[in-house]
Amino acid sequence: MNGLLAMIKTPQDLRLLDNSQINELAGEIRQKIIETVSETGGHLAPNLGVVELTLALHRVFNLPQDKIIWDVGHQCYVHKLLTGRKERFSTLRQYGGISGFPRLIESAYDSFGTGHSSTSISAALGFAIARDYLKEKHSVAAVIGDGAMTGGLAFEALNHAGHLKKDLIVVLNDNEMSIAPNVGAMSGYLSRIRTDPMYSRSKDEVEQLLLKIPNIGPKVLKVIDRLKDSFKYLVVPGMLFEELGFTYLGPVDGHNYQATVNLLKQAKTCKGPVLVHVQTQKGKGYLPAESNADKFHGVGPFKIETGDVINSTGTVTYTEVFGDIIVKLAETDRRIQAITAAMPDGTGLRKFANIYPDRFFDVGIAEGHAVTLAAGMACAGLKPVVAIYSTFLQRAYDQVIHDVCLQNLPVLFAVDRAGIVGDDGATHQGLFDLSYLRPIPNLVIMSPKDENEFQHMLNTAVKFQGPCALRFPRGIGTGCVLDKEMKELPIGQAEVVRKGKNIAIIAIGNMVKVAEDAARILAQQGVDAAVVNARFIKPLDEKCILDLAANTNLLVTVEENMLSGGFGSSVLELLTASGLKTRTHCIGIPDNFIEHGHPKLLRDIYGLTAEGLVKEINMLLGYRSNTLKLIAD
Ligand SMILES: Cc1ncc(C[n+]2csc(CCOP(=O)(O)OP(=O)(O)O)c2C)c(N)n1
Ligand SMILES: CC(=O)[C@@H](O)[C@H](O)COP(=O)(O)O
Ligand SMILES: [Mg+2]
Repeated sequence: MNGLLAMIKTPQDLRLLDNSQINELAGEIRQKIIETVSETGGHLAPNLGVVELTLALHRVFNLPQDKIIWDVGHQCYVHKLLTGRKERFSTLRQYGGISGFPRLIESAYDSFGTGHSSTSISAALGFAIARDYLKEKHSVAAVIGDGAMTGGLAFEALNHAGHLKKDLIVVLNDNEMSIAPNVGAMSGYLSRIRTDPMYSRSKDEVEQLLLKIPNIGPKVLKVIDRLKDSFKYLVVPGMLFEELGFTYLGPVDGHNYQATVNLLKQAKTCKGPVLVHVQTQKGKGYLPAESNADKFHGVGPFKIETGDVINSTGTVTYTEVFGDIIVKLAETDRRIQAITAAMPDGTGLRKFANIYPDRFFDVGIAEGHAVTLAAGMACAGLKPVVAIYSTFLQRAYDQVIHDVCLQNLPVLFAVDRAGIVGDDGATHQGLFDLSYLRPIPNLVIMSPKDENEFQHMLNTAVKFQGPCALRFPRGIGTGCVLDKEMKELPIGQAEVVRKGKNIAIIAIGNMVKVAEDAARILAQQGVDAAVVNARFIKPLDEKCILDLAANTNLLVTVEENMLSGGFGSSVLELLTASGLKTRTHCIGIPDNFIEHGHPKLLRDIYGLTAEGLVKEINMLLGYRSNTLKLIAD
């Protein structure tokens, strides 16, 4: 590596560079990020938008003594390049390589691990409280995007920070984009500050302006103080934050390094909480990303010269099937409404939004609100479909219990990205939903073995008169053909996919195909394995499972979920309650977080492949070698 970036060993080296060198360095950093992400995939547009901002932050704050908490953290690549990881940057999001998000375990410069949105201000306030309590002296800054600022957690933290009045800097990176164009009243407010020249006035100017109005001398001004305040609301930016106890600074052009440095330095001198409003362009410096910031928010490997994504396999993804089928179902069922929490494209709802704009709701990064909004709709007779990734649905757990299932309301949870998601790593793996949803009464939980069964499950779920969660994996399915007509599946009924007399494998979701492939390998070894597609995690097909268990010596469950509290646990609970002593072995994710890496590699590592299943079963059978003959009989 050559150029100025090669010189940067620690952020303190930035002090050696003048502004023209900083601009040159910014160009090198952009090039490095574009080249790397074109190979590895990743969050390109968010990072291209914060190059100058990150340089300014590291120029003004002295890490690791000072703390910077990156909200979501998907925009941390520049920070990582400046903090000792440029040599390893090509391992971005690869197994064993550096994470695409800040990680405590990765570097002392990563003050706090993030990945889920809107946590930065809360964490930063926690750091500020600790600093003061321990009588330490350092700055604490949260860097939060305008999208993340729509998250309720951020407002809770603003409210508390304004109350405590701790020295704290909140840098609002406003690029008018969430993943898609940002939504909500807050976004509109910020955009007005960006676009309306009236907002360029300072508070003093407004006071002077009012005092110049004839016949309104100082004494009268007091009388119309309310008018002055409401007038200020009209023309002074950031009054919303000022009223919450923050000093508002800005807005500043976040691509103007020196101006941003100056404003951050001013923020450091302020007492109490400060909000620094920085305006940037998402995707800055790479034309395809500038003009298509949502496509390049999170992108797979792509051709730099054209911006074309490389690895489209041509097989439909589960998300695409969901997007098509929900539109089809909505044609004949006008009750159907669709809700996303700032991820219209990721959840496949863009087509629905275009066809049924008045039945589509993007609530911003507000999963809890999305679920309770759905509960209200369902209570009033509609059929809301809430499309939220497995990992992000964790944010709305109480709403699922308290507002939907306790009231037994007909809400459909389309739980996308359930299972191993891969490159995004431990913060995003959808490996907990079976465990966190299964204990909830009234909730039906199902997962399809392939895309065809997926459409039948969607049809079944839409017609089901209670709460239902349909979990499905990230990426492509089996490539099977979809039936022309959608069926309605009997709730709680499993499907025997293969009969077998030696052992029995009962699988859920995308693990059914894995189990079938394993059974074929086992058959060549003389082991006749039955395979059952459980279809429903709740209610379980108890009759099918008990019959299976009563007629086999070894029952194996397999799921792409944590073992703890997952599908296998429910089978164990059933067998214990029934008094059956059938030897049972559960295969799934053990009690640890799953780091980033290609999904196929991670499934290999955790034995969630046909070969992995066969190896595990052979080991189990091998342990009983003296009874192998018995089992084979
Ligand atoms: C709780 C949660 N919901 C959804 C997401 C998915 N997500 C990641 S980044 C993002 C948009 C963030 O927008 P913003 O904060 O403005 O950052 P930008 O990408 O514009 O820099 C979303 C919705 C998430 N990480 N966490
Ligand atoms: C940073 C973040 O949380 C999202 O951008 C997430 O990475 C999207 O995941 P998919 O790529 O699976 O849609
Ligand atoms: Mg944004």
